[in-house]
Amino acid sequence: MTQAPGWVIQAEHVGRMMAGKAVLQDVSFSLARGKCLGIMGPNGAGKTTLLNVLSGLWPLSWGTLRRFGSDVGKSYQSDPRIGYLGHHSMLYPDLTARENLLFQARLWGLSHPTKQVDDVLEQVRLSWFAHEMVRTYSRGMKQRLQMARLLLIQPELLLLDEPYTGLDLAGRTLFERILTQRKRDGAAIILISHQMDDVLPLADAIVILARGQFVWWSSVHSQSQNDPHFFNTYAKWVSDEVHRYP
Ligand SMILES: Nc1ncnc2c1ncn2[C@@H]1O[C@H](COP(=O)(O)OP(=O)(O)OP(=O)(O)O)[C@@H](O)[C@H]1O
Repeated sequence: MTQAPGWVIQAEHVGRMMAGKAVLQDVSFSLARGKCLGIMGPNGAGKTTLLNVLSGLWPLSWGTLRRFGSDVGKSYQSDPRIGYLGHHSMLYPDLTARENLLFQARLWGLSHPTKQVDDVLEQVRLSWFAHEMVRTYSRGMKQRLQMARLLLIQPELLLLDEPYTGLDLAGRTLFERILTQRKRDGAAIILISHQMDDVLPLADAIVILARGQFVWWSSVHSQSQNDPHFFNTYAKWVSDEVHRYP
């Protein structure tokens, strides 16, 4: 499936205050369809905050943010074209995996909920556990179920906060394959991770976010897994953050 070219995200000088602190200071970037931006950075840098703002979960405090070409302004705005896989699962623990997805599918008004749910459960290799309560699920199984939930709506923008957390090797390979296919289908992806190995296979560009702004930016073409310059820059920012605290 080919998509018309276009920007999915255009952020200009975006900032966000949290409890009186400028957690995001000045973030500017654009992301086109079919492209992936990898974001790395030390703990507390503002990565999750940025995804919360981009998703519409939290309003921005200043700057301009356009999603799919429209200015989102400074109010809360969710968008069904956005899929967010974050630290908090949006799953109901006392429903089975299948019930969770069927509930979502009906809420979103999908045309063939039963078939679509069974298909995505198969895609993430959870069919065998489909009728078990989510509260009995392991961390990796919940992560797979979250991915299944995203696949149900085939979002045009995927916001992924450490998506490989808790996955076994097979799960990780599976996620990478699914995300590569979503990219080919024209979805834009923002992927946060602390591991270079997570980011490199998918990303077209990598940034380091530190103290609420991008302090390093590079296209992946000029990177390699062994690029000492990138590693040194990343290690420097992480260690600088560690040394800020006694
Ligand atoms: N609800 C909140 N209220 C007040 N401060 C917050 C809130 N959420 C986040 N912060 C602060 O914002 C800063 C950035 O947090 P954020 O979770 O975005 O960092 P991060 O880069 O994702 O970190 P990590 O790598 O540890 O996941 C931190 O200093 C954090 O204390």
